[in-house]
Amino acid sequence: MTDSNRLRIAIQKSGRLSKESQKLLKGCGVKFNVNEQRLIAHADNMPIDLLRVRDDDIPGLVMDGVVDLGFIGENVLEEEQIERETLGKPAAYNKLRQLDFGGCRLSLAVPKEFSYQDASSLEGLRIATSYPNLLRRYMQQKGITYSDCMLKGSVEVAPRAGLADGICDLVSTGATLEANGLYETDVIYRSKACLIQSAEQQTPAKQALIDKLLSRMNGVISARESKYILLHAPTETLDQIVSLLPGAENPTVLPLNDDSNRVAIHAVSSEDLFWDTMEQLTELGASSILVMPIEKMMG
Ligand SMILES: Nc1ncnc2c1ncn2[C@@H]1O[C@H](COP(=O)(O)OP(=O)(O)OP(=O)(O)O)[C@@H](O)[C@H]1O
Ligand SMILES: O=P(O)(O)OC[C@H]1O[C@H](OP(=O)(O)OP(=O)(O)O)[C@H](O)[C@@H]1O
Ligand SMILES: [Mg+2]
Repeated sequence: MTDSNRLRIAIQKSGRLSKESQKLLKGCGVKFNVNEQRLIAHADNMPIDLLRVRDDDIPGLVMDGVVDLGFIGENVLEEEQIERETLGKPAAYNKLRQLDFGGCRLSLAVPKEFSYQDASSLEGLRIATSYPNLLRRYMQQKGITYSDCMLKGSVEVAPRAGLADGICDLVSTGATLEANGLYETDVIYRSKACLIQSAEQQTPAKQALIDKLLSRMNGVISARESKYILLHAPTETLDQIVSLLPGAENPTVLPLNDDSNRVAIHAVSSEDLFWDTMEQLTELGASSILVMPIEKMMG
């Protein structure tokens, strides 16, 4: 029996989103141990249960109010939403935020030897996909008719196997397309992982816990996207140096012992500092440059 006072969060059991979802929850202070054999993991220090399921099931579990929150790829979420709207099933949810992992795109791709002009080159042809709804939406917008071949996996092998003329599948580095003699022609949807909440009214206690988790998550993700930068700079190039620090507002400037021509700068930068910026900083006389990760941010 599940305890309805505990927050139920669905995460992917294993796959591309699984480790990152767990890491983010742990970063928010939720303590739990996952037993690979078990569907549920109970948090030790908060009233939270994690349900470990196939990612395809997560949008429906949230939309039916079976779980309170879910970590899911926007691609799977939107595909399920269109499917449910078509069938007249509950499809409401609240997207709490996009996350900083699971980035990929849903694209059309065809074999290397296919002479492709634009999507109309696929008129009347067969396209293999696991995302029939997102594909249909795109092709309808372009006014192109086609037939689909539903495959839950190994979509990239469909053209070679003679099952389809082209495919519509997820791409990240493009290595899988390349390995199967295909090339990407149209990006039809850009996706990242996101956190969604059921549209059902929560008890005040559960809603307070969700708000707390979300605020912590914002802190963890901002920290991951930021760096703490320390350096020494000549006073005469101070302004130029500060303007090179990406997204660093109001840095702290401190005097240095026994050197009135130089100062120490402490800054939080909203982006990483790349090697070429570091080189430009040294050309302006900066020294002792340290770029450090930030673990948490708040306020
Ligand atoms: N190459 C990729 N790079 C980054 N993110 C990806 C990539 N491929 C997929 N994703 C994202 O991760 C999600 C899960 O991908 P995965 O391949 O683990 O799913 P799956 O095989 O359907 O898993 P499950 O067994 O849970 O059904 C995708 O829906 C997408 O949002
Ligand atoms: O452009 P790439 O970097 O090659 O990534 C794309 C591949 O990644 C995903 O599959 P995954 O590797 O997760 O395996 P799966 O088919 O078992 O889901 C996706 O379904 C593609 O096949
Ligand atoms: Mg899946």
